[in-house]
Amino acid sequence: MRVAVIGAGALGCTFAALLDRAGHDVTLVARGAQLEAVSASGIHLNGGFGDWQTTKLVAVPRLETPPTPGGDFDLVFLAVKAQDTATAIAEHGGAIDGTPVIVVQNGLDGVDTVSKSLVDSSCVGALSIVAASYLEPGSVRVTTPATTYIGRGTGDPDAEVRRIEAELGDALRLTAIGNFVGAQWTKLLVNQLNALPAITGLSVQEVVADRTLRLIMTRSMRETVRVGAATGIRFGSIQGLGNLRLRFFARLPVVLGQALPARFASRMGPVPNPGSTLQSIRRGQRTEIDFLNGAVVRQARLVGRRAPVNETLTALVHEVEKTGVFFTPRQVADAVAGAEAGTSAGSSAGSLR
Ligand SMILES: CC(C)(CO)C(=O)C(=O)O
Repeated sequence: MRVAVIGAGALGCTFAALLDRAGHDVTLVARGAQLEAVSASGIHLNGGFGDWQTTKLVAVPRLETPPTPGGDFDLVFLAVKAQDTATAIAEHGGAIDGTPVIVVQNGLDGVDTVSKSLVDSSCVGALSIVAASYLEPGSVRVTTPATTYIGRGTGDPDAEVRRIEAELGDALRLTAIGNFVGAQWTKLLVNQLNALPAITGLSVQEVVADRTLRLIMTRSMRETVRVGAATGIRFGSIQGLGNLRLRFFARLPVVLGQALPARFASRMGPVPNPGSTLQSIRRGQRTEIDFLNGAVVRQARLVGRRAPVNETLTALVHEVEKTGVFFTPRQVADAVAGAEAGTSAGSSAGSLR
């Protein structure tokens, strides 16, 4: 297959390298130092999916619009951060409209946004549990080689989703799932792993090992499930979690609920995973937080509720984005307690230090 991968972050590069290894013709859209390094010597992928130096993969700064719509590729992976979707579509829409697009993205909006913009493409959503870290230009380490779930809508997987699973399932560890819309919410819950590393500078495993931070994470997860339930969503099944288990979790006291973040961290294995949000902070980039914890806050408002834990974590990540200075677990705990007690979280984030 001729495949384009738009987005040369850790996950985009992982997919591109795995597709190259499986013998597909891969064109990766990259920028700056990443473009230079990949053009010179390909992508070096190591870690959980094995060691691979790409051989055929080509890196380009942008995709050219072909004379025939959708003519250059059989499939496109859009693997940009949620906040970069509109820009990526504005830049590459002409080149990819008409070609099936797999949107690999966190948050709730990716597939919808792309489907509305690319009228001639059929779009499939992808939720990846793979944890990968960008090491240096051209080099990525997979710290957790996990499943990527594909699907769309609320029904069972359709024929196209099944076909993609059959063609690329082995190479990329793809699994087709039903109730994709609900699964985006379950992934939003998994992405509660992201904020605290970005706020404290610790890995996901270190955050979960710290009792104070683990309890905060449990609260933010519980709040996410409660908000989802209030919007009427039925959580989709990924990572052995589904609607019933999550509704049960949302009713548990926080001390019992801690088992959930602990389970996520233990499945991640021993190699420290910073998560994608801390990686953005380290690279001085804007994070995806408004589409993770921020999405929970917006969804809560839509049903007339508040989500003070998610609100606080969003505000603290924005503070670290601005200052580059991490918070201590105690400072985070004070901010969350203040917000839950009704003190404004966002406005006090800066004054906590
Ligand atoms: C699953 C997880 C937490 C892997 O790191 C992720 O989706 C992310 O970092 O964005």
